[in-house]
Amino acid sequence: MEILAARKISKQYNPLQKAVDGISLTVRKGECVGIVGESGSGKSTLAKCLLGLEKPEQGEIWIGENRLNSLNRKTVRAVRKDIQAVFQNPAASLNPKLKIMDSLMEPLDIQERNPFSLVPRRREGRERTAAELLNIVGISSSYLHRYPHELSGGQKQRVSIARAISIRPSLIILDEPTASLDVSIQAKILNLLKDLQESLGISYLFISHDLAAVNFMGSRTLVMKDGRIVDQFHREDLFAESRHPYTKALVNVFED
Ligand SMILES: Nc1ncnc2c1ncn2[C@@H]1O[C@H](COP(=O)(O)OP(=O)(O)OP(=O)(O)O)[C@@H](O)[C@H]1O
Repeated sequence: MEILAARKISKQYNPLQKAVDGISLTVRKGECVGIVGESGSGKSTLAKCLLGLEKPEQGEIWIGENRLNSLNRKTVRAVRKDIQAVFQNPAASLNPKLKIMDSLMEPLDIQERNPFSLVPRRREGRERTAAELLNIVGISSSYLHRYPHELSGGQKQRVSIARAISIRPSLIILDEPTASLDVSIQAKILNLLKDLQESLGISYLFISHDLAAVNFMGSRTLVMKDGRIVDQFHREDLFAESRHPYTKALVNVFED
């Protein structure tokens, strides 16, 4: 089953060059699709189009059975809840004035205001839910009442991940989720993401300039260059002779 499908989407900021140029992709249930490309290849613009943060001039986006262009705004908002995002800079995604518990619970709190939600309304229920979410990502519940500045970069990214999984989305778009972290922390976060994917059955679209990270995470990798997908392959075919010259160049960087 396809969780997300993009059909020939294009986004242009500059009259001379499309940032995203006719990209099509699909992410199926439980799958991790990787996107790799150098800086400026259009990865973040693609992510923003898929998340509804930018409006592509052309193309269609499907979430499950729903073609977004054909729905009204309220329905699009409801359908989009099934896709969450984790970005590069966790400090920017956590409100510095909110305690960790409140940042963490924001998506669930919004859902709770929905009269059809099953989320517990009692305060103890809320605190317990937040503590469980923190524990899932390997952080002690003693951090619940602290503020973002009291956490390390890796811990903040763990909180962002916990927030993304809190409402049990079908798909998380991860845009350079480890790029702002120390190298020693990057592998831990990738392992956490991989474990969560296996235990929760979530699909990922994992975007990075780092081919090693993308090949570790993704069972299928798309290679982006100048707004287009120039190559795609399954993990085991990374070193195949038939790879596009651009992919081979990325492999050489990664082997140096
Ligand atoms: N808001 C914007 N306004 C104008 N041009 C933009 C905007 N966002 C991106 N671009 C341009 O679109 C192209 C693709 O940028 P994008 O950020 O999507 O690439 P990227 O692969 O994510 O690179 P990076 O990893 O450096 O963010 C670049 O030429 C960039 O300058």
